[in-house]
Amino acid sequence: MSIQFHNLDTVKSYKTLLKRAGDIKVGSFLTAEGIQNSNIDAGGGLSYNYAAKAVDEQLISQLQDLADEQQVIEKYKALLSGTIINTGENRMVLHQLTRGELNGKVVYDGKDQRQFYISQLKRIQSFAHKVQKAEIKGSTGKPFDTVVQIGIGGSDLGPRALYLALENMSTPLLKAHFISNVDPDDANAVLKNLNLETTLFILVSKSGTTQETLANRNFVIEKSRQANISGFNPAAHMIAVTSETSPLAGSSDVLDSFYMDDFIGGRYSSTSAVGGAVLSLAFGYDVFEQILEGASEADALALNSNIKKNASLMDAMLGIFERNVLGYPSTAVLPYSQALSRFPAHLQQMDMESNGKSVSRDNIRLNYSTGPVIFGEPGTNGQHSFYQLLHQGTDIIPLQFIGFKKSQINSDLDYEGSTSQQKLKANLVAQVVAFARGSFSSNTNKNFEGGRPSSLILGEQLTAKSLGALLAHFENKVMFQGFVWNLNSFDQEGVQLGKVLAKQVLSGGDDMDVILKGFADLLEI
Ligand SMILES: O=P(O)(O)OC[C@H]1O[C@](O)(CO)[C@@H](O)[C@@H]1O
Repeated sequence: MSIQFHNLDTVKSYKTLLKRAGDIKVGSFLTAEGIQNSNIDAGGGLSYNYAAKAVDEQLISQLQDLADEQQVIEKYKALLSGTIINTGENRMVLHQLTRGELNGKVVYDGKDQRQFYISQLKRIQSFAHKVQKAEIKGSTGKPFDTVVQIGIGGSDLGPRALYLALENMSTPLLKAHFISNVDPDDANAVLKNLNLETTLFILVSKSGTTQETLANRNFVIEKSRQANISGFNPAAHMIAVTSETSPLAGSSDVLDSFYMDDFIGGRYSSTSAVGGAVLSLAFGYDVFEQILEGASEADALALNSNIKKNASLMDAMLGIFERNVLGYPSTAVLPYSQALSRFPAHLQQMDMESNGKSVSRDNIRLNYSTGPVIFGEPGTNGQHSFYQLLHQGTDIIPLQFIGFKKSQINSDLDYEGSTSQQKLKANLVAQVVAFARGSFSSNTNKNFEGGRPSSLILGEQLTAKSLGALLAHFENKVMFQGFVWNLNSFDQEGVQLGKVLAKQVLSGGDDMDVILKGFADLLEI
């Protein structure tokens, strides 16, 4: 079946959906049976539960109609087979190919893309093994015990979030740190605690041109020169991860280079060499492989055209209803797992840099809302921070809870009749119900209206495999929403203007306009 691209407001099933505004309340599925029947397998041992959403059977059927009319599964299959989906950059979109081959081979310019990605990951596996076995050592003969990733955006957020998610689960073979901000305090704070002789730096930049990353690379090299360590050679303490078309490709200033390519967007690159290098060096390649396995399971489940059996599609379509019919401008991701402390930050880039667009894939200005604002913090901490607004604020903000039955570290304490993990889970359950059902009080200041929708992604334990499935769940949700909104979710023109103006400020040339100059003078640049 050929795929057709239509703006959301031209689609018949959307117009039907709009009529449901205001007549659905949270609660239709809030019964013991309804909760059990609202679970969808999300892969990697995870399930997605939508019982506490504003949803009923009729709405599910209408969301199914919209997904079908926007051909979201056909478009997913086309993406998997190498169709040019990234129209803004005239590129294929192949991040799922780094973890599985779900719709045939993709051959580009005579190269089997899947085999290319596998070959790079196998090179990383071999390199990481040699580092961990001290067959590859630092320039002064000492084995490496630390890795430091230098990168920003997708070259930092996803890999960092995944590293922190597993740091307590699998004792790192090498301790990882991350330098991302051009703020010199970021690099200095990391460097001040390092033994440079036992540290391997991973320079990660898909484009090879990102100002912050190149500045931090030079910062690290200069600092190591100033350390004046006898026999120290910075080039023996750095590897590069970049695209084959980048200026960094084949650099002789690094020990080795590992590649991804232009068909993997930075915010979707955690399962490529961008995440593979640091995670394999830190935990061993077998742990990274488990991440790939979980992501691949989620990708396969996302092929199901039945919304009731496709967790990322159900999540996506409910999000469309909340954004475009109920008019909610933002959504919060609330992981009840401290290990996922930076996962919401990764999702901010992945979702907002993908669907924070106001023109269609054909560059036509849109007349409807698109990507929501994403924020979030781990629970229970968020409960002592912004939950007041979530419960009693004037805006309703749909919530995406994430929870696990077991903690990662097998050590707990029974205090006042419950363990800490039981307290964590009890708070999670309490919040879902409090938001959904509220609590009436004649004192309006103490009244909880309820009717605040939430979903729950639940797993047995946060492992490498469940983490991979979680990552892919949200990637596929964003992809489906982009198809429904008829966006190009895979370029990011909106970040270019800031880069141009920053360069003007730094050049200080006569072309700097008076406003730039005015602020530049204020900061004494
Ligand atoms: O990996 P690179 O090319 O250094 O880019 C870093 C980040 O900058 C952006 O291009 C713009 O923010 C992101 O999409 C990307 O993840």
